[in-house]
Amino acid sequence: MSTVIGVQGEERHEYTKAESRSLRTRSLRLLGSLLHPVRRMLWATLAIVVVSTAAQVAGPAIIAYGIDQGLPALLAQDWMPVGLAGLAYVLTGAVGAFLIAAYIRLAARISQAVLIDLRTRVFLHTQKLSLEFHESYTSGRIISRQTSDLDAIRELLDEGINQLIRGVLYMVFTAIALVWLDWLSGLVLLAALVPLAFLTRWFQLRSQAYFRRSRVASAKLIVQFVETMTGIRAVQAFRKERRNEREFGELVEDYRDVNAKVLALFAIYNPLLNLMGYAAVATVLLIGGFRVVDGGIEVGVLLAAVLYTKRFFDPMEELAMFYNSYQSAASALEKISGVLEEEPSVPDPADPVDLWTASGDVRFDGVEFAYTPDRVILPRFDLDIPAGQTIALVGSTGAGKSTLAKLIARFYDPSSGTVSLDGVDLARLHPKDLRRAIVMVTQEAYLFSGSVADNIGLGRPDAPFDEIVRAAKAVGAHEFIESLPNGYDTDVNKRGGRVSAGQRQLISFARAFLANPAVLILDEATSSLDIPSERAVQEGLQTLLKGRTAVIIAHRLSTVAIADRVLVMERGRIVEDGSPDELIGGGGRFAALHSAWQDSLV
Ligand SMILES: Nc1ncnc2c1ncn2[C@@H]1O[C@H](COP(=O)(O)OP(=O)(O)OP(=O)(O)O)[C@@H](O)[C@H]1O
Repeated sequence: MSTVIGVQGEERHEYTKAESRSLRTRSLRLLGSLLHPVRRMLWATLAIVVVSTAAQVAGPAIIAYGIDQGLPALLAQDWMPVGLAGLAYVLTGAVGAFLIAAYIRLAARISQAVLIDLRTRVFLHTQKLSLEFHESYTSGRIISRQTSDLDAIRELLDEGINQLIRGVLYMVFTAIALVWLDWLSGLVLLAALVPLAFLTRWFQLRSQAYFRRSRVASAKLIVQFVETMTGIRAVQAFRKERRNEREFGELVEDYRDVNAKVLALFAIYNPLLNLMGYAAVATVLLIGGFRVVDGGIEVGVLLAAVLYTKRFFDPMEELAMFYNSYQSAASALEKISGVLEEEPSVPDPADPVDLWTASGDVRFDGVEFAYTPDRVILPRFDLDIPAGQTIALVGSTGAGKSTLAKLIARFYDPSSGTVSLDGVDLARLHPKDLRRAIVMVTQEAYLFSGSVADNIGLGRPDAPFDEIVRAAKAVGAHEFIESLPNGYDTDVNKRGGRVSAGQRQLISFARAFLANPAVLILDEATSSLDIPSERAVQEGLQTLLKGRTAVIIAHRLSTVAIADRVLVMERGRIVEDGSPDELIGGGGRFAALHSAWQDSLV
């Protein structure tokens, strides 16, 4: 394949030429679209840099004039040339200072505008991407995109570009000024360029590999950190700290090791660079000194030539560094543009069908489903769930219950066939109507940081406070909410640190009750609640289910009792379908499960 699409191949180190080209084009397209809105400021910045650098470079030439023309005139009582030189020198300094101030402000505005634009695009886009993307692209990676990658781009914008443009212009202007002032000294400088170019190229080639390794190592550190912290409960429960410490230690060691190598390279490059600078200055001084004695050039010109030669080497070190910040930013841009290129696998319909009030009739027609083409999870099947029916989905782990539920919520589209609500294919239903009509309550009952009322209010953002309370009362959550320190205003920490698992479920029931969907899908928590909590949750559940179609992934057989119909799934197929009583009496799998459950109660 000659192109890399989206985030695939992101972890690879090598690309074919055609792939590299396609990645570069993609990055440049993104960069172009980011810079387009700020193009006027960019041109203004460039003009400022050209003028300010020219003003800076004029300094030594003015000094040469002051010495060579001004001093003899001064001896003849003529103050004019020295005065002019002094004034011109101060003026160039003032112009330079003023322009640099303008430059810093403009450059900061450009970099801020570009970064905010990019950050927003990445956030909005990843939020829009379907569940399929998020189930395979870990949160550590997405955080890397938003943090270290954006940082690399910020560094390039804030410092790299500045170094490049100013450094290159400075060197070019200095070389021109020197050749113009005294071509022989200019020749010495040009001769010094040859070893300089070799040295810098050597440094770049050696450091490039190290910098790449350093970036990989720091990305791994972030991923490890994020995964540990998001899974901190499991980490502590399974005493994984030691192993994490060891793994983290190895990553840190790797990172330290590669950075030490980079520093070692700098320890060679910088001194050699300095040495070359000194040698060039000494040569210019030596040759120039003889020529001053011979009367070939004047002292002021020699002084200017020495200053120019010395200054010529100043930006070199930064220029060598630019290459690396450029490399980091380029690879960051490649990855970010990959994420931005990903399309939602469950696209919004081009011409959506409106469905104002759904009755809740769900149908699967010839549906087949596979996450990956090589493994069918749900073989072709039909299923009709009439409006208002409560279905309990049971079956062993991995049987495909959640997958079936995700198809109803249209987190995924079927590989073939259609899932429809009131006869409208979900893929054609207006996304707003779909989200209003079908709500899925997941096992973890996620609570966002904010108050309890905010969390319930998510079900219907325009709901007044008394409706929120009504919803909480309906599902039996009101009492415990009232007993919280600030009642409905209590801040629930992320993942509901302050409320128990059962209470969290009740809050999510209240949220769903407020949303009042025609179809409710509920992934029942597997965690065993204590009996009073379980009873409270069961009661809340019954109120919640009234008057709507419900599909419950039932882990507790007590839940099955309140269902109108039970579907038993086995390896992606519905193997039993009937009312709880029918199935218990039928002697099939469900009957076996049920009698095992009853035995466990005795
Ligand atoms: N995102 C995914 N990508 C690929 N395969 C998946 C994905 N999610 C689930 N599967 C596979 O699909 C099959 C059905 O999984 P599913 O989660 O639907 O089972 P389940 O019956 O809900 O199980 P459980 O009761 O354990 O939650 C499993 O074999 C699982 O490995």
